[in-house]
Amino acid sequence: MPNLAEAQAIIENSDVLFSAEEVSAAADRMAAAITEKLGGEYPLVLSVMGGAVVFTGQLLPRLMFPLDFDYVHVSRYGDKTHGGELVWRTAPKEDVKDRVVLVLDDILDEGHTMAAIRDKVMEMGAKAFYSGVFANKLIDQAKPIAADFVGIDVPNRYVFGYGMDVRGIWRNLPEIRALK
Ligand SMILES: O=P(O)(O)OC[C@H]1O[C@H](OP(=O)(O)OP(=O)(O)O)[C@H](O)[C@@H]1O
Ligand code: HPA
Repeated sequence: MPNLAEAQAIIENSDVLFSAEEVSAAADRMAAAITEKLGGEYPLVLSVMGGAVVFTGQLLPRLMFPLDFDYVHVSRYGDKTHGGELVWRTAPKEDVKDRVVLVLDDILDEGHTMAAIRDKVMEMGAKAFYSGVFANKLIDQAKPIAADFVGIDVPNRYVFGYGMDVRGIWRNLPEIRALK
């Protein structure tokens, strides 16, 4: 974990890409799109720990329809800025069977995390799978999955804030920043 001076230096060496107001407006738009598609489906919403915690906490009160809530925990980056092997820490539970499942995550980067969750959830008998990511990173390679609901597109830079960490910290920022 960075020390206090290193944590401050990360902020000084970064740019704001989306202000807290822009983030909030994107969450409103996403909530409207999800409500239109899934408002009558009584979905099971799964939040992907730990990055989706801020986004999920802000999105759920904007969804004014019945839903169930649970979480999964998958990790691929740890404290690094490049993805590695995917590790399941908490797998989906049996109750995904026959449900319309909506998985929420903070970011779709290379897409391996969301694709693995989709494969597991469908293998366990879900009726339908939808994914919602707050940030979709614009990368050059093809991704194994495209998200059904996206808040914002971010450039191909390491981004943080609104749940996304840099070296394990700064998930608490209300805005989205990128390392210079
Ligand atoms: O599309 P991908 O390239 O697979 O990357 C996206 C995933 O990476 C991050 O998780 P991370 O592994 O860092 O775990 P964390 O949420 O605990 O930080 C993020 O929260 C997504 O779950
Ligand atoms: O750009 C990123 N920022 C934070 N977490 C991430 N996980 C995958 N890509 C990123």
